Amino acid sequence: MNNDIERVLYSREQIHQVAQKLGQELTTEYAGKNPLIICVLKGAVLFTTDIIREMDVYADLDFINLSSYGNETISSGEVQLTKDLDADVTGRDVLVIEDIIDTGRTLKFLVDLLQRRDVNSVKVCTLLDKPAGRLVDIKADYIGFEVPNEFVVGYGLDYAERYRNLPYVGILKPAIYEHK
Ligand SMILES: O=P(O)(O)OC[C@H]1O[C@H](OP(=O)(O)OP(=O)(O)O)[C@H](O)[C@@H]1O
Ligand code: HPA
Ligand SMILES: [Mg+2]
Repeated sequence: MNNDIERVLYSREQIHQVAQKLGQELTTEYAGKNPLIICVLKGAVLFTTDIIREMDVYADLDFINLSSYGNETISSGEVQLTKDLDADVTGRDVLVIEDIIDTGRTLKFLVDLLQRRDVNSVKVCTLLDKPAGRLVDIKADYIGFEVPNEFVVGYGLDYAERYRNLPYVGILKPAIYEHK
């Protein structure tokens, strides 16, 4: 699996450090607010479990499954909701945890959904931001790292469901997806 990686961008240690820093900031942001933390499946699973352990606040945790890439490296353009939240979000202060914001379509879909359901507030924390990929106008409030306009995998991020279990974020060798 490691041989399929062209270059490591962020090591497990670097990710741990950034999760600690963001967790402290989120502890301040949500002190006394009992936020609902939403993990966007599947990619954000690893980052969510890191970040919530760095937040010293009472919080609820829920999961939503949104998908638009399938087995490709380019967004299908259509975001599918394959598992909805369990919680009633009305009036809640919501913190969305994402692994990456690329075109921005997934996040826009989710923020619009939460606003239609009358949340009190919504903020977004993402491990990675790829601003060069953006096709819709949306931004995260808390960002771990900015990544170049390349297809990255690891630490939750997949290509065709593989590589999520890499303990670092790296650029996938283009040969892996160009000659499939
Ligand atoms: O900004 P965008 O272009 O919408 O891309 C970002 C989204 O795409 C990926 O999800 P994917 O659809 O691959 O589902 P997965 O998390 O199950 O891999 C990623 O985990 C983000 O949720
Ligand atoms: N890698 C993996 N999944 C993704 C990416 C990426 O660069 N962009 C959006 N989903
Ligand atoms: Mg994916």
